[in-house]
Amino acid sequence: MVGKMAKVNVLGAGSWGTALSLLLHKNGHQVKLWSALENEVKMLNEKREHESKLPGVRIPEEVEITTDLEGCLRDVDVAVLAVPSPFTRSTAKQMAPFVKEGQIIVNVAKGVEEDTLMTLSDIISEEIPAANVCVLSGPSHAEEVGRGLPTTCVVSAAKRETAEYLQGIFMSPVFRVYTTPDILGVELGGALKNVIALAAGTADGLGYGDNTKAALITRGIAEIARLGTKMGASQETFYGLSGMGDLIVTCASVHSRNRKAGYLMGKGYTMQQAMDEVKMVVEGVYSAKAAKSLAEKYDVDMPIIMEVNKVLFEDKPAADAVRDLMIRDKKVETPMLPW
Ligand SMILES: NC(=O)C1=CN([C@@H]2O[C@H](COP(=O)(O)OP(=O)(O)OC[C@H]3O[C@@H](n4cnc5c(N)ncnc54)[C@H](O)[C@@H]3O)[C@@H](O)[C@H]2O)C=CC1
Ligand SMILES: O=C(CO)COP(=O)(O)O
Repeated sequence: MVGKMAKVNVLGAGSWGTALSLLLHKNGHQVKLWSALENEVKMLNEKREHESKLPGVRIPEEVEITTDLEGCLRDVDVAVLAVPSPFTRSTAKQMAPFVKEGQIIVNVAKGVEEDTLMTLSDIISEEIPAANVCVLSGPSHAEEVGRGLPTTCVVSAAKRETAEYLQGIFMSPVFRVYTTPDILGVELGGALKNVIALAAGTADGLGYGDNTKAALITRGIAEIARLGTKMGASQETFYGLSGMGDLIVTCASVHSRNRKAGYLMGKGYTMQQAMDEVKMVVEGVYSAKAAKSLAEKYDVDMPIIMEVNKVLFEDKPAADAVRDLMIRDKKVETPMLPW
């Protein structure tokens, strides 16, 4: 099942980049792990473990850990970009001079740029026109991938051959990868679920129950799919791994950074206090404003997204936001179905 050996370098040594470098190494590839942060590279080379971001997961000596970006892009088959979305553009800019024509770059981060409303693959393509930009997404917490627990993801590329090549690169008996041509749908699902997960965590923090969580997940994917289809993505994608699948895991998992930040806010932390406590990137906070702007731009009803924005940026008490969602106008659940 594991594909042919390739040179696959991972750029970004946070929890996800570290877990993917291990997965790719175990798949038999030659792997380098790059970080922009000298201290992080020094620490990883000394300890062979990212104690603060992925404790208990050993990085084998064969994985070279480096700050040499040019070296990571020279003669590489696949470059995996795993930096958090606030650093996607700056990292792509740094990469651009070293990227050869047609270079496969797989973005695995999840976000939408606040100022431009661009997806991360569009940002990378803009900064690195030579690149063949693809995405990998799905319900895949680093903590579980790092331990080799069975996980499924989806890879998307403009060409079927590229998607199938990458499927072979990432796939293993514990990491099952599907393919799809719907890059936009995969990216939107991955970015927007983080905003809904902040709401789900907040509901947990407020002491609400499983009914509330199920409501946020189900009505959340309805919002995401309404926006995504209007933007040109496929409805089917939002009910797949990168949509519903990732939304479920992010709203429910103890590993989720977004759920935890929401939980802390439900307990009374400010947004900044919650982000500081989580210590890893809370992408939903960065994507929330973009999601609101996209809803306005495409004239799509996204009530949960709107309320999350009010809680995050207008100091609205979270319990008031939940109440306001519950007392909205009466709605039909299936607006496309005739009576
Ligand atoms: N952690 C997870 O389980 C998963 C995370 N993701 C996504 O992957 C992306 C990365 O997430 P994590 O690894 O969890 O984040 P993290 O917070 O663990 O990663 C931070 C890392 O970013 C890098 N970094 C810091 N400052 C930088 C700079 N100025 N320029 C370039 N790089 C810099 C460093 O390597 C640092 O360790 C996010 O978009 C996240 O949504 C996707 C799937 C799973
Ligand atoms: O996207 C992720 C898992 O698929 C990681 O984000 P969270 O840590 O917020 O869940």
